[in-house]
Amino acid sequence: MNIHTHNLGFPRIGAQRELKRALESYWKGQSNADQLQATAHTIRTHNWLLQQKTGIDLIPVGDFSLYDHVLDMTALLGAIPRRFEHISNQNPLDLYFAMARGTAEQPAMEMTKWFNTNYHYIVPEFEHDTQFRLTSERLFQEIKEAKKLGINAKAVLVGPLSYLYLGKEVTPDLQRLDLLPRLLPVYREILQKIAELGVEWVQIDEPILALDLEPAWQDGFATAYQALSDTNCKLLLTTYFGSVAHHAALIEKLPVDGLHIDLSHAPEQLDAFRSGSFAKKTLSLGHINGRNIWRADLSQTLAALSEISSQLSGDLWIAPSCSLLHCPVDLALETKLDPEIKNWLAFATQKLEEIVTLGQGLKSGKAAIQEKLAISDQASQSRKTSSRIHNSVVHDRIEHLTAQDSQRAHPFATRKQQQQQRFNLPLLPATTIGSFPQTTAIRQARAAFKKNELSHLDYLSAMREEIRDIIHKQEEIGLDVLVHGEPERNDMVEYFGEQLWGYAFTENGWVQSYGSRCVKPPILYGDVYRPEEMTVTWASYAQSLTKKPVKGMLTGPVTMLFWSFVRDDQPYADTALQLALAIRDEVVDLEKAGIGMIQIDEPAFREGLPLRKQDWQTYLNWAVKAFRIASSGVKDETQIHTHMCYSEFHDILPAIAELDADVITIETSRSRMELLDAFVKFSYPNEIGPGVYDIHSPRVPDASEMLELLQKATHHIDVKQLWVNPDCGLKTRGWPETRTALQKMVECARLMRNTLQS
Ligand SMILES: CN1c2c(nc(N)[nH]c2=O)NC[C@@H]1CNc1ccc(C(=O)N[C@@H](CCC(=O)N[C@@H](CCC(=O)N[C@@H](CCC(=O)O)C(=O)O)C(=O)O)C(=O)O)cc1
Ligand SMILES: N[C@@H](CCS)C(=O)O
Ligand SMILES: [Zn+2]
Repeated sequence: MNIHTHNLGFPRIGAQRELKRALESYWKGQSNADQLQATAHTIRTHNWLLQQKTGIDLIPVGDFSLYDHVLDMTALLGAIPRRFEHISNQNPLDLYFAMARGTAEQPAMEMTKWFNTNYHYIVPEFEHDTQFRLTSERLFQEIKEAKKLGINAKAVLVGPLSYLYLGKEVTPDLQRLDLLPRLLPVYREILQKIAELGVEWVQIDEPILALDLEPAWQDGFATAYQALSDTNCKLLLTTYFGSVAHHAALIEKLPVDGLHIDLSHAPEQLDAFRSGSFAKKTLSLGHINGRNIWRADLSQTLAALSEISSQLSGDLWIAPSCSLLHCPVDLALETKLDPEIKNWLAFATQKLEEIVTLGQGLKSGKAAIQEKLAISDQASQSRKTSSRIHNSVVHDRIEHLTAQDSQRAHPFATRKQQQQQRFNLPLLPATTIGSFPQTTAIRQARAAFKKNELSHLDYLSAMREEIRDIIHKQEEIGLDVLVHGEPERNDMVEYFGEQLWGYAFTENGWVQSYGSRCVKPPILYGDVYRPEEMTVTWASYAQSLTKKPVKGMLTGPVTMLFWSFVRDDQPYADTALQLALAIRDEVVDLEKAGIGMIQIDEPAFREGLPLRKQDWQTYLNWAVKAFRIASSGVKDETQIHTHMCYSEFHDILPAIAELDADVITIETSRSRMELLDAFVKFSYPNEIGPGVYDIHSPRVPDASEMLELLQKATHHIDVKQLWVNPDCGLKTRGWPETRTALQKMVECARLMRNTLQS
């Protein structure tokens, strides 16, 4: 038996977010394509050489992307939507970014969540006459680049079934699976070209195998992999994010050379494969968690690997559970982290080292890695016993929670009356979701404050000035319910993480969210406790500037959990309860300070759903409970809002209703209010603000477009239940387009109001 180490993908933003800066400079016209490609080349080279130097045997090539790896597949397969074809004869980079970001004439292709991660991919668009043909040399060039550097390359591709599944039909009566016969010849061509370049292995990612799949999609696997079985490449069928054991019978029969499974998220699935066909071929085991930042317990993992290795007659590969794309690049860049906590962590660079160490241990025995095992044992022990992790006050509170703590005093109908009396809002009240443009001036002020170049007082004054200005602008625009605009927040999750006990935060722990946009998830390592108010001063200041209601703005417990790097030493449900209590205290303090409307954002509520339906209800039970605990500590007359975007929640509406928020604002404009059908079918009782314009693009929609959406909404939902708002926050937008769009939105709300009242 051979033992090899390999990696499934490395972060591509660069250790200092070099790609982000290069992209944004290119988009602004401040640099040219050669300069952008030079930065990309430098990052790729650095990543490959780092992996080689660390001792990884097989190194991924094709995992790099200028924007998104699914969009790269679209470009490679020539699946350019017809609406972009008119620019297909231009510079390929311009076409690529037009699809990703839209143009003045064409909205961008849709972007959605990559499974249950906080990464977003560009959704392929399929038409009846979509033709596939090899149209990009990018992958082959990168293979040549890597080979030139002496890299032992393994090519990476999104597999044909996952590619089709993750796309959407844009013409009626098309079943995208029917495109498979047209797609496979191009995959064959790609594999043949890869083989001609002297690459032996191709990592073919089929993450959809972790989902429940209809029989037709299951059959598609057999067809596809049969067609790809004689291309001179060895195929490593690669799965991640969950168990694929429920498809074991199907997978076992596929004519591929190896299988990768995620043993970090689903260790139990090993039993389904330990004595099957891959035990005689190649089995790649992903014990090292590619989505979290905790250091592995190497002794435990080595023991698990040794146990399975004795049963295999084929090759054993050691890998991260999934691509390291979801991890920050290098822990060594963190200079301010508390040393005790830092010692519990491993970022992508350190995870490579763990993989190599495990490989050495398995090949040469424990003694060969004794020192590293001792360090890892010590770190595991320290994390298990540290006094920083446990807080008895938090535990006591959780123990004393009662059913009443997750219940508002009266049902919605009663609350609605009291709230109507208190706020006396017009029909179709117009509001926004919370953030206003995070201008360069705001970000620079914060960066200067963090570097001690701006005093705390000056920073606070600058942010107060921003809030004053934002309130003034909203009054001018004529919105009915205002927000403070969130200028003081670096991010809706990190900002709260920085203020809660049990959280640590990094200087440079960036992870790609989409395109050039990154997030820096805070690290939730211990019991969560709120030592003091977090937003009350800002909210009160904003409210003091206007007679209109200003919504207090918080991030909900479920989103705090999923967008943080969460502790893995207790169930998520327990951590969610702790977060819920911290947020509840903030909600109560906001109410005490006279804030009458409080929004608790839960955009990650849907993304937290387990991949398989059989596990949904357990999740929904604790997630709903956490939200209700966070929101139920207030009087009837206090209006609780929530907001969700990036969400397809047709199938979880009962749970959304159970949240019992007085108002929910949702993203609906890109789906042209389709989502409202579900609210109608379910007879959703509370108030709803369906987004009337997409905030992901600088394009300002015509008033007629918004009006049409609004009319559609009034046809679906009782007008007394409806609010008017954009799809999501406006932090990524500029002021000119924000002002114009909101003016039009308010105009539409007024027009509709007048029509309805006349
Ligand atoms: C709603 N979304 C969010 C998700 N996850 C989150 N954790 N937060 C979210 O808001 N997931 C789903 C979506 C994803 N959408 C977005 C949208 C926008 C961004 C984004 O704009 N990211 C920023 C970084 C934000 C941030 O943390 N800013 C900090 C530091 C800023 C910085 O880099 N400063 C510079 C210096 C200042 C300058 O010159 O501009 C520096 O340090 O070098 C801050 O404001 O203080 C991004 O730029 O990528 C992400 C997800
Ligand atoms: N209040 C946040 C929600 C984003 S999902 C914002 O407006 O940016
Ligand atoms: Zn949102």
